This record gives sequence, structure tokens and C-alpha cells, in this order.
Amino acid sequence: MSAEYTLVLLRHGESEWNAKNLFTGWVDVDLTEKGREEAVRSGRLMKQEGLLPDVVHTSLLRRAITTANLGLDVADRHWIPVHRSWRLNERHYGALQGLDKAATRDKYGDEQFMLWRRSFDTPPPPIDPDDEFSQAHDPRYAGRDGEMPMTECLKDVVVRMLPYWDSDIVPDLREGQTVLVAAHGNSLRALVKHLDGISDEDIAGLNIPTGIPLLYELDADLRPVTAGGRYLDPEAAAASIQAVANQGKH
Ligand SMILES: O=C(O)[C@@H](CO)OP(=O)(O)O
Repeated sequence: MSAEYTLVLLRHGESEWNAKNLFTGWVDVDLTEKGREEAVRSGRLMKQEGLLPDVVHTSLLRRAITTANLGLDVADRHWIPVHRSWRLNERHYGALQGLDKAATRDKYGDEQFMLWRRSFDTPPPPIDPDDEFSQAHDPRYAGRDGEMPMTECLKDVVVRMLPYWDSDIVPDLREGQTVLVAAHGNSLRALVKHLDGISDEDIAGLNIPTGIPLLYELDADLRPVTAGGRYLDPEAAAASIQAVANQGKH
């Protein structure tokens, strides 16, 4: 299999709610200082590897948008076209948005906590539209009434993300562009599941680190030449993956 297309996936740097250990989902929190440094470093890594994106796709959330901006600036690619879609947003965490992960684990137990966090098809309870952490009245989603999630499991994310992959990202790849997708832990898990053909069970064990570019070289059928792709800094990725997996533990 020879590499035909170049795709770079980038989860945003550490967010304020990652640092506080809160379920985030669609809540539009900013990066921490550490998250900004991670974003800058991601740009340096791309530049060092000569991986220069021609186009970037992001979610509608600040942490992904700012990560892409900071990284691309360092890589001198601040000028490339940008496309944004709610379909790349983080998984909507329903009524868990804004709750402390460790307290939620203590209250509901390990099994329920992991079902909500990592099972493929068990969504958390839906959020009340008038909850302070609901996006029901957020103008960026105006007119999306039918499509506006109140909670999502990973399966739901796959269903809403894949149409954008097919309609917007794949055509850029087929044109031979190096494509950067700057998104989120769970929207990228959905994409990686699709690319690598990971089963509904095994995807539970896959975590994406913050701020480390993940390179996928794809063959003519858009299949990864190397399963799982390659992190540009594998050591930092391994440490960060462990930290994500451990979230919710005291
Ligand atoms: O809170 C969230 O939105 C996500 C990503 O930060 O967390 P988790 O890794 O627990 O799915």
C-alpha cells in the first residue's frame, strides 16, 4: 500500500475544564496557558516534519479554533483556508456537562462512569435546554433545531461527523491537499474508529492526547498505510494518553 493522501489530526491543547477535571462537551471553554503552549508546540512539530497543512477543518469551539490558529501561526501556515463545522464538535455530554468527573464517578460508581464516558452506545441523560451549560439558545447553532443534540454517545458522533468527512474533508484529500483536522477527544475518536475500522468494543480503550499531531498517511482507498497513524511526538503522546485515561480518578 502506498501513501496517497496526508491527513493530520490534532486534538486541542489542555482546556480550562480539562485542567479542572470537568465534563466539557459543547461548553465553549478556553485553553489554559499549558494548552496554548501545547498548541504552539504542535505547530513546531508539524514544521520540523515538513508537514505543512494546505487547509484546516475545525469545530465551532474555541479550544479547537485557537489551537489550530496558534499551531498554524508557528508553522507559517496561518493563511490557509479554514472550514468550521458543528459536526466536528466534541461529543455532547448531556446532563454531565459542567460536572466534576471524580465526583460523578464517586456518585454513580466505576461501571456507570465508564459506560457514559467510553461505551459506544450509552449516552448520558439529556441536558435540560435551560441548564446553564446547555447550548440550546446559542446563536452559533441557530436554525439547527432538528439536529441539535441534547446528549450524545460516540455512536451518535460517528453518525453526525461522517457526513462532513465525506462531503468536505475527503474532497480536499482527493485534491492532494495536506489536511489538518483540529478537533476534540471524542470527535477524533469517532474519526479514528472509522479510519482504522476499530470495533465498537475496542474503541472504548482508545484515548487521544491533547495537542500532539497525529499523522495518517492514507492509501488510494483512504485506508491508513500504518494502522493507528503516527504521533509526531510518541513519548509525549503516550504520557498524555495515560493522563486522559486516568481522568476521574482521585
Ligand atoms: O469532557 C469532555 O468533553 C471530554 C474531553 O475532554 O472528556 P472525556 O475524555 O471524559 O470524554
